[in-house]
Amino acid sequence: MSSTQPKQLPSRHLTTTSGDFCTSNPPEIRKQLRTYGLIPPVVESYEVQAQRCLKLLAMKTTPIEKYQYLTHLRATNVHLFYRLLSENVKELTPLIYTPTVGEACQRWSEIYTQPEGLYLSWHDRGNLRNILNNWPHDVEITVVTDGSRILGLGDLGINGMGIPVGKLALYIACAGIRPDATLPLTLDLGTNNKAFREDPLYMGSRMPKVTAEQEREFLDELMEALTDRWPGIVIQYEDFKNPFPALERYQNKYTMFNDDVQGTGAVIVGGFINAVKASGVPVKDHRAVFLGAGSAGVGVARQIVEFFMKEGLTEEEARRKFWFVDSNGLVTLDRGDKLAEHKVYFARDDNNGRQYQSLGRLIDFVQPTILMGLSTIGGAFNRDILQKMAALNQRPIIFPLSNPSSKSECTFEEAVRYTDGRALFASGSPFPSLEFAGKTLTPGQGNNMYVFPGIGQGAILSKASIITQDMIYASAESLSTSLNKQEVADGWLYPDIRRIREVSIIVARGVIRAAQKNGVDRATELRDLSDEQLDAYIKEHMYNPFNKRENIGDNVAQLLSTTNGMNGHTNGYVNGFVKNLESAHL
Ligand SMILES: NC(=O)C1=CN([C@@H]2O[C@H](COP(=O)(O)OP(=O)(O)OC[C@H]3O[C@@H](n4cnc5c(N)ncnc54)[C@H](OP(=O)(O)O)[C@@H]3O)[C@@H](O)[C@H]2O)C=CC1
Ligand SMILES: CC(=O)C(=O)O
Ligand SMILES: [Mg+2]
Repeated sequence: MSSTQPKQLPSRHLTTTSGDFCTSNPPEIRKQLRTYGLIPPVVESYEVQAQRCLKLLAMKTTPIEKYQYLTHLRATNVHLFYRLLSENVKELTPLIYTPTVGEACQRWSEIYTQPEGLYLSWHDRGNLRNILNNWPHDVEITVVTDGSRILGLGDLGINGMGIPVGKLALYIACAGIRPDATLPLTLDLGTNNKAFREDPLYMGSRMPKVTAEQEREFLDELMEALTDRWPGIVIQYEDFKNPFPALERYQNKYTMFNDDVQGTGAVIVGGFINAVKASGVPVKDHRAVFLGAGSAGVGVARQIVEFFMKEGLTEEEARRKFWFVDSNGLVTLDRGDKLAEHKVYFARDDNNGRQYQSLGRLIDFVQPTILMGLSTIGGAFNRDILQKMAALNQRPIIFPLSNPSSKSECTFEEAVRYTDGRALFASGSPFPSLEFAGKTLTPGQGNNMYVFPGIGQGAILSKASIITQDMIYASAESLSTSLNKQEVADGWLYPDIRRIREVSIIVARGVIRAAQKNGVDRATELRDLSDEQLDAYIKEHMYNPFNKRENIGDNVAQLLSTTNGMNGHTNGYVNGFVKNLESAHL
């Protein structure tokens, strides 16, 4: 394969950036795009198109059918898809993200119809840089997984591609990253999922997962290749079974972060700050039991330690507020097994030789104010556990954070019922509001989707050389301040997801300011902007699927805005017809 840059393909060859077949394009535009005659003759408004889409969606009976329909829509009419998603984020996010994306990944090889991202295999090593040339766009951000821990569903190999695709759809809809600036990336490094290896439809390599050492070598090459192909690219690691070595290895060298460790930590701290206020319990008196001591659990606790320290505790005092339970029970130093390195920091040494296997007994012993679930064990917070928490606390903080919904440690309904509606609650996957004692109670969604779009956009716009811990923490603090008066009055822990674009601006601003403070920003001209000016700058640079010129067509309006200097990205073939269009139609 040659290493020279290939001729760029027209964007419609890739599903993430299609959109030429929009029925709102007037005839002149259709002629320019050479789609005249290929679309029914009527020129439609966005409203009519949206009405049809929502009707079609309602006709699909299962979540996976709805997922497939939305995938098709994104492939054939990208701007319409993103406008629809942005306007119906609460209703559509569960269909393109957790929980439905979990089923989509489990069945990816079965339901596959079209390419949606880039796959890099173990046997491609040595050649990764050349393969990246096949991606025909200028990428600003990639989400990469090796599929080894997809949500709480285990090793799904290359079927994990649904996660980068879903996360990047949220980057686009929630923080306004341009669709064609995103790269869903899945590493095919083998899988330990034996059923998949034996499934004739499975589309990845049929070998066991490579060793940790081999994966490290592969990732070293990948990181070099990505940054050589797209200097400044932001790289988000997602759903790796053991993400800590890569995070440690790359975080001071590349513009990268791990969403499960850092994004989750930040989003939970964001809601936790509000939960602690609402609990009425002083920070020094909180005690937290965590079910699950994996990347997310430890990532969350690490960031809460930082919050506790900002509230005046010493690091030692903060660290000792956590009791972790993993598949072998309470994590202690004298348990007799070799603890994974990431667990040692929180391992207890004050258990007097007792090894707690049961969560209930541990709760009796610790008397926690906080119960977090990042264990992948659906239903683990059963009636008994929830009633214990209610008996111990006026406002117990209960966050069942495992995804998808089937893995949630309890439902919202259970948490409300068994705590008499007193729980301060957030879950990883969405649950519906419910009526209780004459009031409507709305659950918080403690999902990293509240922060990763703003972290990514902040890193892109500030041209950050690395993503520092201060930038991650700033995303949490910014999120905690993003609630409006009504949300605060209603006792919400997180803002309404329908305001996610506004929230992402606040998060991105916090991230940019932290990058400036740390001196890792390369867009230093942004330092002179006031907060209002910075918000306006972020907004101006967000991809906007909302077409104000309704009779013209989403894609053309978007292309016009693209030529107006969106991150300097221009598209030659657009400019010609835009000129004609401006004189003919605008
Ligand atoms: N809400 C959100 O935004 C996010 C949610 N998550 C969710 O968190 C969950 C965990 O993710 P992650 O930490 O990366 O996964 P890991 O596989 O790294 O960790 C899972 C942890 O759960 C423990 N565990 C497994 N079975 C049991 C059991 N029976 N009792 C107690 N503990 C058990 C494991 O124990 P052991 O160490 O002994 O194997 C491990 O410590 C997933 O469901 C994921 O979807 C993740 C990121 C973000
Ligand atoms: C939300 C997420 O990142 C996870 O469940 O892994
Ligand atoms: Mg994840």
